[in-house]
Amino acid sequence: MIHALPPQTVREAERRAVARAPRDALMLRAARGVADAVERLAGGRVGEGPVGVVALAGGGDNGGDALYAAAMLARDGLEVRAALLSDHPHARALAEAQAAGVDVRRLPLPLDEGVPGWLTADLWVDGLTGTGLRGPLREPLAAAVRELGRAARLAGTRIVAVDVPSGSGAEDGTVPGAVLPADHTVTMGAVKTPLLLPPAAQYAGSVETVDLGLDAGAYGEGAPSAEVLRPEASDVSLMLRVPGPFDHKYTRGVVTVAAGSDTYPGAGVLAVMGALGAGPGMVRLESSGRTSRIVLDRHPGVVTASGRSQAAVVGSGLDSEIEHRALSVARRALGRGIPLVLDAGALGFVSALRTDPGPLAGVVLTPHAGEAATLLAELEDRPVERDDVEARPLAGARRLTELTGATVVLKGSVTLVVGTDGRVFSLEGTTGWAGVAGSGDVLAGVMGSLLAQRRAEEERGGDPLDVALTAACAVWIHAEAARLAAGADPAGPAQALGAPIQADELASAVPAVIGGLVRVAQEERRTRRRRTWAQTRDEAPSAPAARL
Ligand SMILES: NC(=O)C1=CN([C@@H]2O[C@H](COP(=O)(O)OP(=O)(O)OC[C@H]3O[C@@H](n4cnc5c(N)ncnc54)[C@H](O)[C@@H]3O)[C@@H](O)[C@H]2O)[C@@H](O)CC1
Ligand SMILES: Nc1ncnc2c1ncn2[C@@H]1O[C@H](COP(=O)(O)OP(=O)(O)O)[C@@H](O)[C@H]1O
Ligand SMILES: [K+]
Repeated sequence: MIHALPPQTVREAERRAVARAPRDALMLRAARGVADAVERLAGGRVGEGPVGVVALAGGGDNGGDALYAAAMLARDGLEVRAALLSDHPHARALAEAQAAGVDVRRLPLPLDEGVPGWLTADLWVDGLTGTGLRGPLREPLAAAVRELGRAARLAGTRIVAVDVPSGSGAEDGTVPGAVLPADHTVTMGAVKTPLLLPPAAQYAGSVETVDLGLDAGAYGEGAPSAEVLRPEASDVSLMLRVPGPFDHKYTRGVVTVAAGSDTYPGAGVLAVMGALGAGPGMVRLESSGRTSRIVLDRHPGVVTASGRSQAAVVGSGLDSEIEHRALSVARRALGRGIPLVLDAGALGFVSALRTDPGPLAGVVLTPHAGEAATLLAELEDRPVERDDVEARPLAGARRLTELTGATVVLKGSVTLVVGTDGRVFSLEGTTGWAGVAGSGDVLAGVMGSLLAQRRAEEERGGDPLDVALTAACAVWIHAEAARLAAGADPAGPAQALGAPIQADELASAVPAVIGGLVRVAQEERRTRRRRTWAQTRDEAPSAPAARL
């Protein structure tokens, strides 16, 4: 699990560590991390002509990191230039870059003539501003950053951001002005919240952390309440279990899907495919005749009679004919206290369900920004636009959780999950190809299926169901399935960009993702076992052991 902390918290820990370390020692470690990332990303192109790298340096320590990294890259044999965008760059780092043979030039602002040709390169290192940014980028830097962003996009230049993409850095992920979008961010000491929170996270690309040896205690008390969590493959893997000799379909979990209608049968098919792919014991479908026929044609194992289940998904593709039945499926789930995913059209049930007795504690709402705006407007009786939610998604998701008492999954290229206990999970989309009609229906199915499986596990005496974490893991699986189906690996050295996919192809890739994860789980359990073994090896023999 990645734990992201507020930038100020990391900055304070950094300041204490800098005071204890030799001069520029931390900065040199930071720079090495940046240089390594650049070399890794540039690697795929070696042999196709010189790899050109330009370091963009501002006037603070972020620029110092970039200039030291430029020096290291030059000494490693790359062709490196540095552009100074400030009158007072970090003096020692600048001297080191010059001594290493970096071609250092001033870049006078404003960029009246546009971006000069000598900046054309395979890669830029963005060291304009880091955690020292205060407020929105001021002119003339703001305009320059917009110009640079445009030029990089046109030329296909990849950008590696130092610490945070310049112009971003607000703790809540809001973006006050111009930002230089990065393909990859090398962050120092610990992941900072804006790297995981949209919209800022949408500018960060993939994120890696350079260990600066800041000990966890250095972050001070109270940090966890402000932290943002990002599950990794190993965390997701532990949600899954390979069925064993004592399993049967009911122990594996049964999920009811109430989606699709005669008008929109496809949504029901896709939600069922997502649910089946995630590996429950059974999927029940409660939908229109047309939807049921199409589903049964493709998936004869689906059961179209109502009955016991451990979770329900209600939502996508409802029409007025089926709406009443879908609402009663939702009410039944609430009455039985099983987890319930309300997706798409069923988000309109929230107001009705809120007036029912009992909290919506086991409910997961899965709006995209537009649906979240509609729901907020309805619940608060005030105008809320999609843009408002997109500008401050964390605030929007938190507000929805407060208002409803449900877990909220706010979908987008970065998806936020806010739990009823206040935990915030951030899941990064793997490929833009995932944003296709029906993709959300597949996600709802995967989520309901995973919730049913975890609920079944709880009923067997396993770990208690963690609704928010389970929902977050479903988002992870969905994103990974999209990546697999599209053949995309945009963050990889070979930069596989993938190809268009349809929602049913995404759903068809889910079983392979699950299969990969159960192997990861085996590995993860082995690692944890061995860590515990090693930790306990040096303990003094305890009384029970001595008796043995
Ligand atoms: N001190 C150290 O030894 C270390 C520092 N680190 C780096 O240092 C960075 C923080 O450095 P600083 O505190 O010097 O600050 P930054 O370098 O992040 O930013 C300060 C610079 O940005 C300018 N600036 C601030 N707000 C602005 C605005 N609104 N519009 C335009 N310009 C603005 C300032 O004038 C100054 O030139 C981190 O992000 C990290 O990259 C890390 O390398 C870890 C070690
Ligand atoms: N640019 C993107 N990058 C990655 N994932 C995306 C992107 N855009 C959308 N997604 C994902 O695709 C899904 C779209 O869901 P939704 O908007 O409900 O679509 P639909 O209603 O058509 O099924 C969500 O899971 C969302 O997170
Ligand atoms: K930066």
